[in-house]
Amino acid sequence: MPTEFELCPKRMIGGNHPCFFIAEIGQNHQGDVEIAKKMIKMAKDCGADCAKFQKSDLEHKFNKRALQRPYNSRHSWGKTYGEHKQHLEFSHDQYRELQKYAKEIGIFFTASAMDEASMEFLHELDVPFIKVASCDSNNFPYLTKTAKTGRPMVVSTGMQNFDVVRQIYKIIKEHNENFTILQCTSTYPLDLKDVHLNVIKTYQTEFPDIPIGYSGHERGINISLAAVAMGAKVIERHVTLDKTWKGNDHEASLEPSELVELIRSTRLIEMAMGSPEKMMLPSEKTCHDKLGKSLVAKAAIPKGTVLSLDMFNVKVSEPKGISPENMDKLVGKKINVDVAYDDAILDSMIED
Ligand SMILES: CC(=O)N[C@H](C=O)[C@@H](O)[C@H](O)[C@H](O)COP(=O)(O)O
Ligand SMILES: C=C(OP(=O)(O)O)C(=O)O
Repeated sequence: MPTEFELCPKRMIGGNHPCFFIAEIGQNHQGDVEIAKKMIKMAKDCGADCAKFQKSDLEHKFNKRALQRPYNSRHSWGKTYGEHKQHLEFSHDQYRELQKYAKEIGIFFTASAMDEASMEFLHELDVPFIKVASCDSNNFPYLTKTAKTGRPMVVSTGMQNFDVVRQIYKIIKEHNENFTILQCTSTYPLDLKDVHLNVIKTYQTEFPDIPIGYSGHERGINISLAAVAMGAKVIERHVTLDKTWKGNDHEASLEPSELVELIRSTRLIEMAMGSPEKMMLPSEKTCHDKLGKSLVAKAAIPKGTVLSLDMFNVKVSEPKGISPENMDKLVGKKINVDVAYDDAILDSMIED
């Protein structure tokens, strides 16, 4: 059962592989292909693994009345929600153009498939993996079809409860081994009290055979770094060229300097995570030589004495003697030399 898999060609995730960064461009391109390209380049320059968009087929994602509802928001690009979303939607040709550009500059390219038609388009486009946005993770027929394509999947779980997440896992697992589930809260921007990083632990315990990740909508990078320290293997964050731009997501997005710092600090954390095994390390020898404690004689111990606990002090000694954790093992053993008060007790002084 894999806890790691190949999410993109030659890029494994999970296990001890570096955390995978999805730069969620989403709709922060303002509906402009040139801005979208600048953002792909920015994601690449900042060290992200993948530039991601959101692909919708509006007639498939929304019903008529949802498209016709007025969208009176300072973030709106049209009078109705449909007009607004249409402004932010790239055509199939534009997707091909962006995919080509991402390939030229060397960054993985994909999108969230916001409905079945978009999923089929992305499958045809041969994206490395399909992102399932939170709003589709309880759309089980869509989930089954997506899983059956055999493409790796990254599945967000905002707006869901744990019972649904268990079903998500089961449904995908039946058809596809290569998926990761992300903890996510769908609030923009996300308040710290609603982050619930501990859900990452719940997922790790409940789904030990898949990598777990985090998709964040909070401000700044600290929470995502904490997710990394908890073992998140995929981090998705919205990115922007300017947080003050019009649009629902810019405020909770990372500007380039933050994305760079997030990735840089993640690599440091990954290095520092190290091994779960506790041992004294070679690098600790200097400190141990200088300050590690030993057993010393509390009073002079004549040769032939049978040792008992009341005969020992624990001090930094010269030379270094027997380690204090071995004190109990000496009880009942004989000393084979005269030991002066305050002298270190050495292994060679103890009778076999
Ligand atoms: C749940 C979901 O799809 N969330 C997405 C991903 O995080 C968001 O980018 C939304 O598309 C965005 O916030 C919608 O904003 P508006 O409603 O102004 O187009
Ligand atoms: C909504 C999306 O993601 P999330 O649910 O992870 O925020 C998305 O990928 O479009």
